[in-house]
Amino acid sequence: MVSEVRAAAEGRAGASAADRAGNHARPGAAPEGLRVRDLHVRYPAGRGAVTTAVAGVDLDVRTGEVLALLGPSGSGKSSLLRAVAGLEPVAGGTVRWAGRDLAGVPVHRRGFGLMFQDGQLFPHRTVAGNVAYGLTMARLPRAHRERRVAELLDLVGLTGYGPRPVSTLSGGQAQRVTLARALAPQPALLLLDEPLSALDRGLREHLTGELYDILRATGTTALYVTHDHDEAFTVADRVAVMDAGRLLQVDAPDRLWWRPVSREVATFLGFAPFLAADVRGDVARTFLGEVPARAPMPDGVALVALGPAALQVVADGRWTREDVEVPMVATRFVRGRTEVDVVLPDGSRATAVAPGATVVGQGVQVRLDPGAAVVVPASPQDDISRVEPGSA
Ligand SMILES: Nc1ncnc2c1ncn2[C@@H]1O[C@H](COP(=O)(O)OP(=O)(O)OP(=O)(O)O)[C@@H](O)[C@H]1O
Repeated sequence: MVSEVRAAAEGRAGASAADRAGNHARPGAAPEGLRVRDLHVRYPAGRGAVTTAVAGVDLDVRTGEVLALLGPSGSGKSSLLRAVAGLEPVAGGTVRWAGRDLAGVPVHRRGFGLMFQDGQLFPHRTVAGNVAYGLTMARLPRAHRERRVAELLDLVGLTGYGPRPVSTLSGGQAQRVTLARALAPQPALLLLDEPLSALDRGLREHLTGELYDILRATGTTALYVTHDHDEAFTVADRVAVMDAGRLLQVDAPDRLWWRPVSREVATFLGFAPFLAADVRGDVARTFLGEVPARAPMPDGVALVALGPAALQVVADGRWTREDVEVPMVATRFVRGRTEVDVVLPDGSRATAVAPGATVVGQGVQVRLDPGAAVVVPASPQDDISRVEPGSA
């Protein structure tokens, strides 16, 4: 299916060059893209109290860019997206598209497409009827409409599904129809709120790849809300990490991963634990060895964050003086490899990859792979007493 959709998407890419050129002539589309400044969204929380869901966000999405908004539950992602859509009132700040302030512009006049987790297909319409919805509203001639619906169904891998009642579709097929319906009117900006999170993991991974292809093939500008790292990293040109109503970092996926600006961002990306480190030049020294600082870092105390597979259990007979012996407290077999939990000399618990089966309770030698760890600044609340020169 991926290859079919990719082929359809590539076919569409050829056909859409003119569309994309014409994109700039369509109302609402222009090179400036989306510009959000100092945006605040608040909700009444009873007895005169308010919840601040979005607390002063600045964000740009360039034309043709896919930007993922990634953050834990309750961090304000949906509120930000809904404010951009015009579905939520803005308590402060501005939302501009192509230089135009959207204050007071109703949802249906913004020229944006919307796609939500639960699809919300019209149950009494066929697949084609659903995809054609926006085109009918725009009063497109019937022949043009039918051609466009067929083109969109090809694009999402549902060629020939037009006459089917939507009640006969699987969850994944229904979300493909939802995507086709959102893309049909060629929205200036597509706003996707957890579009795949109701699907099981396998299907989600599969459709994430398809979404990547489809959004690129159609040159769609998109803001994509998700709490799933893999989805965000796969689908987006840039990822914005959000927490407690604020953006912590906005960067390309590889840069975000290798240069998280804070412990908070690294924690959210899944780095753990954090080792006390002493930075000299562009190297951070820890009790497990040295790690290169990829971003400029002042000399002094810092933290080294361990990424997945940053620690390896060293097989008997291969030990070196750099390795550290630690107690092992748990073991499991995950996705074809053995992982063990160990307790490091500073008391933190860490996961290491083992070369084979292991027995809980044994001591094991672990080695740090400096290429799988990152250096982040220490914050005032970190216990840095262990980072005095000589201890790291
Ligand atoms: N309609 C509402 N009324 C009151 N509070 C709300 C409303 N919608 C959201 N909130 C609150 O605003 C905050 C941000 O919620 P929001 O749904 O934007 O976060 P999110 O990051 O999208 O979360 P999730 O991933 O769980 O959907 C939360 O504290 C939430 O309880």
